[in-house]
Amino acid sequence: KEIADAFKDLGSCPGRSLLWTHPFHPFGQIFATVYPLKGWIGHYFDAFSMYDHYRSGCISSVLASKSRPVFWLADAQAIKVVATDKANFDKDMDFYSNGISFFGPNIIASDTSTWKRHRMISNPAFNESVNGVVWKETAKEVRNWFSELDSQAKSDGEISIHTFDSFSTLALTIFACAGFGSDGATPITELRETLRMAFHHSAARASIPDWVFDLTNRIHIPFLSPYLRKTIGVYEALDQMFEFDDWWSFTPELGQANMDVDGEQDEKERGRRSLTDRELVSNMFLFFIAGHETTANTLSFVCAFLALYPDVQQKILEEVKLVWPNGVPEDVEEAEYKNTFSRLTYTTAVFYEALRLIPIVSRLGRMVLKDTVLRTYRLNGVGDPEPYSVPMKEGSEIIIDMAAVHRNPIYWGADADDFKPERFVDTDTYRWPRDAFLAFSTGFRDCIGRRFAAVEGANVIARIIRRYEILVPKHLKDMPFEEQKAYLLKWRPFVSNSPVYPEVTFRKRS
Ligand code: HEM
Repeated sequence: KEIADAFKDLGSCPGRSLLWTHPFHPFGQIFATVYPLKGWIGHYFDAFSMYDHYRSGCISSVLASKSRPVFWLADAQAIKVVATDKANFDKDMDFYSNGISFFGPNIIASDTSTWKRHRMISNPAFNESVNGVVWKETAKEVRNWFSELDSQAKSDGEISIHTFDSFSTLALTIFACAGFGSDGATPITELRETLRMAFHHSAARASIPDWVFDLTNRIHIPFLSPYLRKTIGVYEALDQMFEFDDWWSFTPELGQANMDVDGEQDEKERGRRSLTDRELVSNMFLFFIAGHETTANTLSFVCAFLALYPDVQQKILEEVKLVWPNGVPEDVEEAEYKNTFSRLTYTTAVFYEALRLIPIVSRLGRMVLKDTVLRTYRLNGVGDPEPYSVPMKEGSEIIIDMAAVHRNPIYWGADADDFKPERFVDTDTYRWPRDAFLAFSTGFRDCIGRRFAAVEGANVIARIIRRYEILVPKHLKDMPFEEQKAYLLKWRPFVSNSPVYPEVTFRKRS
């Protein structure tokens, strides 16, 4: 009966499918490649096709386990309303349980009232002077990476690159230096591996109740006990690693902003809001994950696209040569950021275009707090959007379907599936549709590190292209283009989407 009622609450919104697993539940994410099936609402790789099928910017389902109406949105204007109207919509916090908030509430895993305090504390650190530091540290770390690559180059000058491994180490080191004042000599590899394991164990941590962990600790259950002990061990190891004083000097602003506000006591003494010790540790965990994994995955996809599209590499090279006519400068000062980043328009567009086609976070959830009505559109016979209203009951869920908005031809044109970085370059007669680019989310809970990521990303791409050509890996060379593309762009859905085969070849330019 409850499920039937939930179907009634979908009103006239088309779709009306039954969902057996919540798309953000760890089980939903583990089985995401196989369920929902292709052609069903919620299939991870469908992008815009189900909205096209139902000719609507909003489609609907009912979540069986909670008898909950679920509305999926590929309508950028409706999403803007959902992401900015605090009175009617808030984050679906179930999604952020345990795994990501294991150490306590943090800036991402907190409801709006707690979040405000976290955001207020961290916001000032994401300023233009820190972007200068990001620029400088990126240049330094890329230079060190290139020296390593030179020693690996074969006689033909070609080097096989595991893009995710390379970029995750790079992005983590840059983040540790620019965000937390690491001198770069700290054992980043150990931290990276522990973070990666914590990430992989986060599904187990989030979906298995604490009493099962306790039980398997006391009674040995083959396979399960060792696995769950490892899960706990990984998180404990991280906790120890975040004994900050031993690791970081905390001069830069993000570390400073968070450290300064440590402790409940301080709140009264200083007369301003503060973080508790657990919140502080939890933010460290979150910043480290959010600050490197996303960028590393994006750069991996960028390399895959560039290997497939040498003409795009050529255009980047032309832009980079204008910016650095005498070659990439070896020693970079923070000031270079201001003179250079804004001139890497096309290079930055490549970073965004990769994120448009393969958003690293492709869906986000919002709960409806009060009965409300959302305006969206239907496509009529000739394909023009016609406004209509979808009533939504309190307790319904909205899925902000970034992957679908990014392929919606209303915003991106009939060639929305094609890789064309130019669409992110404004001209006298064209302004790219800001509201329809949601890779960094939107509204008041958008990504705080958006510019940090773009500054780092464009800098890395520009430097790579100035020095190397990016080629498809040797074993793909003789394949037809479509097969190379399917291989290199194959991705795996999880909390952040990652490439299945993160590999390309670099060849040093003569
Ligand atoms: C290409 C790189 C990146 C992508 C695609 C990305 C994407 C996102 C998305 C989609 C959200 C919203 C998540 C949600 O509501 O659950 C988000 C939030 C966040 N991101 Fe990023 N991000 C990137 C880089 C970064 C970097 C470099 C940092 C830190 C330096 C960062 C820190 C954060 C934080 C702290 C939040 C939570 C903000 C809040 O709720 O107030 N991100 N990011």
